[in-house]
Amino acid sequence: SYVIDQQAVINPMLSQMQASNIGQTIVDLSNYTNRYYTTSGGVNASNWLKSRWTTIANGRSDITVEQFTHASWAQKSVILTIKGTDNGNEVVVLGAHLDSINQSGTSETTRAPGADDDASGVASLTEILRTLVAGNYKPRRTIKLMAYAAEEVGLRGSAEIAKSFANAGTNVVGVMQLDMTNYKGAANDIYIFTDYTDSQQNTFVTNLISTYLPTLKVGTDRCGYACSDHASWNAQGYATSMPFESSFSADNPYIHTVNDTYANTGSQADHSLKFARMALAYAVELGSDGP
Ligand SMILES: N[C@H](Cc1ccc(I)cc1)C(=O)NO
Ligand SMILES: [Zn+2]
Ligand SMILES: [Zn+2]
Repeated sequence: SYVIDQQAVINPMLSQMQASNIGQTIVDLSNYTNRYYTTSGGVNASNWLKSRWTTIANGRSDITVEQFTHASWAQKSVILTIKGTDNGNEVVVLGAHLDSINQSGTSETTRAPGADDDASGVASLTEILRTLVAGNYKPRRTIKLMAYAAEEVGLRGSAEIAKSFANAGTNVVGVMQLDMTNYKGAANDIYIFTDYTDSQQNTFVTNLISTYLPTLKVGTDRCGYACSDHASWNAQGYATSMPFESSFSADNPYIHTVNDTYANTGSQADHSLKFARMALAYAVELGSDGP
C-alpha cells in the first residue's frame, strides 16, 4: 500500500530544484559527438557521469557509484546506490538511459546529441541526486539511480541489469523510468504509460503528482511496444512506471537525429523539472518506508 506522508521532507526539497541545473547537464551530455553504445563518445560519457555523480555524492559513506560492465559492448551503465539505514534490502530504482543514436546509423563520428532522448532523463536524475545530498536525506530503503547503456539497440543494458537483480533475488519494490522529459508536445504535462507498467504503482504516481505538483495535468497513453528500459524490469516481474513527456502522437520529432538538441527544446529544462520533482517525490516516499 502506497502511503504518502513525507510532505515535511519533500516540499522543502522540491523548491530547491532548478531547471538551470538540469539544462547544464543536458548540454554537457549532448556535447559528446554521440553516446552510442559502441563508440568512444559512449564510453567517455559513461566515465564522465560516474565522476559527476561521485563528485555530487561528496564523500557520503552511504553512497557508492559503480559502472556495470556489459560483456559484449564497450559502454558501461552507471549505478549509484544510496544504502538504506534500516530497510536496505528493499530497493527503489530510478532509471534513464545514457546512450544516444542516429537513425541513419551511428559510427565514431556520427552526430547524435540525444538531448531529449535521453540526456533529459539522466539530467533529471542528476538534479534529484544533488537535491537529496543537499538535504542530507538518508533513506530507510536503498535507492539506486541507474543510467543504462545500450537502450536504443534493444534495451540491452537494462535487460542485463534487471536479469542480474532477478537472479540475485533482489527485492526491488519499484522502478521508475525517465526517458524523454523535456519536449512538451501535447496538452498535458505528464503522460503515465499503461503498457509494460504496474497499474497500482501508476495510481501511486498519479497521487504523488496531485499531492506535490497539483498544478500539473496528467494524461495516460501507451507505447504499444517495449519502448524503454522499464520493459526490462517489467519482464522480470518488477513493478514499473514510465512517466513520459507527451502523448504518443505528439512525441519529439527530432529524436534519433542530429536535431535532438537542447535548443530544439527551447534551451530550457522547465518540462524536465516537473519530472525531476515527481521522481524525487517517488524516491523519497518509497525510500522512507521501514520494514
Ligand atoms: N522509442 C523510444 C522513444 C519513444 C518512447 C515513447 C513514445 I510514445 C515515443 C517514442 C526511444 O527511442 N527510446 O530511446
Ligand atoms: Zn530513443
Ligand atoms: Zn530514450
